[in-house]
Amino acid sequence: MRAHEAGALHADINHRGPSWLRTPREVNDLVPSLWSSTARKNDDGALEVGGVDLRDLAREVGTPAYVLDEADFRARARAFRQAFADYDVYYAGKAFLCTAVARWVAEEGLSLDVCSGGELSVALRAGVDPARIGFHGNNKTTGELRRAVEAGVGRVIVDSFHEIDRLEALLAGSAPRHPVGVLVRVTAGVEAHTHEYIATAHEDQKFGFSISAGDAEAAARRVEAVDGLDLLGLHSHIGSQIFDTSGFEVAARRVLALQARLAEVLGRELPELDLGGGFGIAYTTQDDPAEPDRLAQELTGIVEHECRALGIVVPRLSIEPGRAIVGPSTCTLYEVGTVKAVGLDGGAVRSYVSVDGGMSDNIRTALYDADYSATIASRRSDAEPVLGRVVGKHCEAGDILVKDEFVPGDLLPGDLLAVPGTGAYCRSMSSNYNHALRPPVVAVRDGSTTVLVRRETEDDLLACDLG
Ligand SMILES: Cc1ncc(COP(=O)(O)O)c(C=O)c1O
Ligand SMILES: N[C@@H](CCCC[NH3+])C(=O)O
Repeated sequence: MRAHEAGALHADINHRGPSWLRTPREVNDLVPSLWSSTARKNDDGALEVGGVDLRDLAREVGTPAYVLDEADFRARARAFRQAFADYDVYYAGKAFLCTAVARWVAEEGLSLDVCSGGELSVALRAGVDPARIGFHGNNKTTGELRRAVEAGVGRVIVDSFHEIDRLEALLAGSAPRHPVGVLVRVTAGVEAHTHEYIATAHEDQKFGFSISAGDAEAAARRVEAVDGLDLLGLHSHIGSQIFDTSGFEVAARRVLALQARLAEVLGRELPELDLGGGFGIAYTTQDDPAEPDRLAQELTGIVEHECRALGIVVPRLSIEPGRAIVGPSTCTLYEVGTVKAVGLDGGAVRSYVSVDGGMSDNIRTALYDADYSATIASRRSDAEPVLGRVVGKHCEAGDILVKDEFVPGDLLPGDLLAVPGTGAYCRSMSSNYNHALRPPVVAVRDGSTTVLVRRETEDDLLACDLG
C-alpha cells in the first residue's frame, strides 16, 4: 500500500474529518517536536534517551516502562520558571508525581499544586516547603483539609460552600499558627477548545463557583468572614491541552471583573490571581504548542490590559502547568507480542500490533480519543511501512494506544516500540485492569538509569486481597 492510499484509507476509517498521520518515510526517524530533547536514533536505529540505549534499559528493567528524560523535565520546568519570572509557577502534580519529581520541581524553583491527600503526602515526604504547596480538589475530606492545614500549606483552593464550612469547623477546633491562605476557584463560563472531559470553565460541570450565577462572589464574601482564613484571591482553570489563548482572555476578563467588584464589596483589592494550567503539547505533528516565553507575554498582556481598563492593580499572578512540563519528557517503552494483519473494506489491510501494556498504562486514547505516535525502538527497518494500530493486551476492544501509525512491515514479536509524550496523565491515571502490574518510571540522564518508581509485583496486588 502506498502512502497516499493509506492516508485516504485512514480518512475513510475515521469518519471524524481530517486526521493526522505521519508519512511512511518517518518510520525510522524521530519527529523532534514529539520527543524529549535528548531522544535520538543511534547507528543501529535503536532509540536512545538521556544517553541510554533503550534496548539496554529494556534488558535491565523490563517492559513496559515509562522512560523519563530528567534533563528534559528540568529544562521545561526552568523554561516556565524563567519565562514567568514575575509569577509563581505551580507544577501540577496530577500530571505525574513521585518524590524525586517533587524534589526536581523544588530544585528548579517551582511551587507544587496537589489535589489529594495522596499527592500531599508525596510532596511532604519529598521535603517540599509546605508554604509552596497549593491544595486543590472539589471534594476535599475533613481529614485531607486537616492534614493540609496542620502541614501549613500556602493555599487551599476552595471549590464549594461545604468545603468552606468544613474549614471553618476545623479552624474553630484548633487555631493554626498562621491564617490559612485561600483562593476561590471560579468558573468563568468559557467553552475551551479541547475534549469536553478536560474542559473545566463552562458552567455545566463540577468544578468551581459560577461567576455569572453570583456564587463566586458569595463564596469570596463567605471566606472573608471566616476567622483564620485569609482570602488571597481567585483561581480560574479553563481546561487542559489548550493551544489558543483566546479562552484565557475571555476567562481573565470575567475573573478580573469579579476581582474589581470584590475590591468594592470587601474594601480591599485581593492580592493574587491564579490562571491555572492547561497549556497544550504536541502529540502529533498537527499540534503546535506555544513556547513558555510567548505564553507569558500573552497572558501578562491580557491581564495588564484588563486591570488597566478596570482601574485595579495587577495582582500577583500564578499558573499551574502540568502536562507542558512532564508530558514531552517521557516515552513508554513496550515489547511487541503479536502482529496481526486485518483486512478492511476495500481490500486494505491494517496491521494490529499488540504490545505488553495497554489502556492500564495509558487510558488517554480510550478516554479522550487522544492521538499518539510510535516508533520502532530496537533496530532500523528497511521494510515497506504499513498502516498499523498499536493495541494493548487487555480484554477490551477499545484497548488502543496509538490509533493510526505507519509501522515497519517486518515488525515481529520481540521488537521494541516506543510511544512519546506519555509523561502526563498516563502513569498518574494508570490502573490494575485485568490485574496488570503498573510499569516502573525510570529516569535516564547522562547515560545512566535510575528507577524512580519500581514496577508493581503480583505480591503488591495480592497484598490487598484479604481472601
Ligand atoms: C486546577 C488545575 N490546575 C492545573 C491543571 C494542570 O493542567 P495541565 O496539565 O493541562 O497543565 C489542572 C488539570 O487540568 C487543573 O485542574
Ligand atoms: N487527565 C486529563 C487532563 C485533565 C486533568 C486535570 N484537570 C488528560 O489526560 O488530558
